[in-house]
Amino acid sequence: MPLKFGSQMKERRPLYMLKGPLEAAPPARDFVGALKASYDRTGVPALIAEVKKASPSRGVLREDFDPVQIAQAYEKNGAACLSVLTDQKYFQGSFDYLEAIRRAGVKCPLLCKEFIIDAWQLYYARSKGADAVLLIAAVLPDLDIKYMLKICKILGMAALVEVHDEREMDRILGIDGVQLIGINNRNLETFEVDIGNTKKLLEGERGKIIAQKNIIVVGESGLFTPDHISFVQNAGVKAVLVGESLIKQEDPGKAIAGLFGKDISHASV
Ligand SMILES: O=C(O)c1ccccc1NCC(=O)[C@H](O)[C@H](O)COP(=O)(O)O
Repeated sequence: MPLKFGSQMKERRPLYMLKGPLEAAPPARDFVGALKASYDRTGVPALIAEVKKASPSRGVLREDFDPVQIAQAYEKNGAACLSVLTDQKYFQGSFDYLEAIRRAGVKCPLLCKEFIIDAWQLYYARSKGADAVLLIAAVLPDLDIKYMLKICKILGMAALVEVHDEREMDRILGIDGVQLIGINNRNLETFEVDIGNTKKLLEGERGKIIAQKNIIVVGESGLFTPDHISFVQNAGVKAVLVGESLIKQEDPGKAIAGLFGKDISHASV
């Protein structure tokens, strides 16, 4: 999948033009803190529920797609944070969705789910209300990740750094300042999904380093049942990122209790 971002967006709004929108944007909220609080309260992985209309592997997931309504339903039913697809080309997402969800008063911190390859996108995401961004190790060299982590820190945003294999995990474990690592169970080239990938990448020395560094691991993709949630929790994740299995249900909010095998909106350990 060749990754591009709409550089015409950057041409239309050069960085100096984002100064006003950045100053006017609502303050960034604590994405990592929300995940930790949810995990401590419920004893199950904190949920990052994904607001996505379509995907390259599955096509359109939901025809009657109302991003604000879906976000509110996720929040009401126990999501700790939300992931909002802003990529238009592959996911039929939009930055307007991110902005609208934030404006509607949804309190869950918001991850801007975009293929970020240019630092300009970090500023734009923040100006639209993002509390966190996705940095994909497969498409970003270490130097870019380090540079972007610094900018995220200045903007008050968290960064979810995504890996898919051991080599990427080892690279990211060698970078200071990483607080959140997402293990994607989906191979971004073949679209094959294997939740065993989460376990594989957390075994042995890597799991120990992650614990020492106090990094929160997010299990991503292909999670459909309470057994899947238990499996990745036993592997060591403290949060999960879930899209398809919720968004395709008639009532995506209520589907959360089905996914966890219990109501997590009021659960406490
Ligand atoms: O979802 C896809 O088909 C996809 C294809 C290629 C690159 C990325 C893709 N998805 C991004 C994601 O990471 C998922 O949306 C997210 O982890 C949730 O996955 P799922 O619960 O399986 O919808």
